[in-house]
Amino acid sequence: MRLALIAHDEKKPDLIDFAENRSDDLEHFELMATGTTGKRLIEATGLDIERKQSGPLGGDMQIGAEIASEDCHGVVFLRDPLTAQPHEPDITALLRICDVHDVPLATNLASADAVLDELMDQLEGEFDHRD
Ligand SMILES: O=C(CO)COP(=O)(O)O
Repeated sequence: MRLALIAHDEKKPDLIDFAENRSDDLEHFELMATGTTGKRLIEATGLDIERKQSGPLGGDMQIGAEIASEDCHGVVFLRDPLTAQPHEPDITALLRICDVHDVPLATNLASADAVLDELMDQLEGEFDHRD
């Protein structure tokens, strides 16, 4: 199961805290991230994360393409609601494609825990099913 992790600059510390707290769970996923988020997460946690382009250079669109191909099964995207982003259209497109494909999307820390819990349940269900 593949999970995308993304955060705007003001929210990167929160995402790093989340990834540190939940690293035992996150290890069970194939992780991808936008460029700078991925770099910061790898440095902080040592998790294995596929890095896309930085968000403003197309990283959100690359993750959107994974979702459109049904190759990404959950997204944690800690957006900064107080700062305008130059690539706002890409951000809107990413949120939209999550809705098109019914992919679980968390945009704040409280829902990030809820989405990860749900995906862990699904993973465990798949594992039990194989037994
Ligand atoms: O801008 C982003 C998401 O819209 C995140 O990009 P970075 O991870 O490269 O900072």
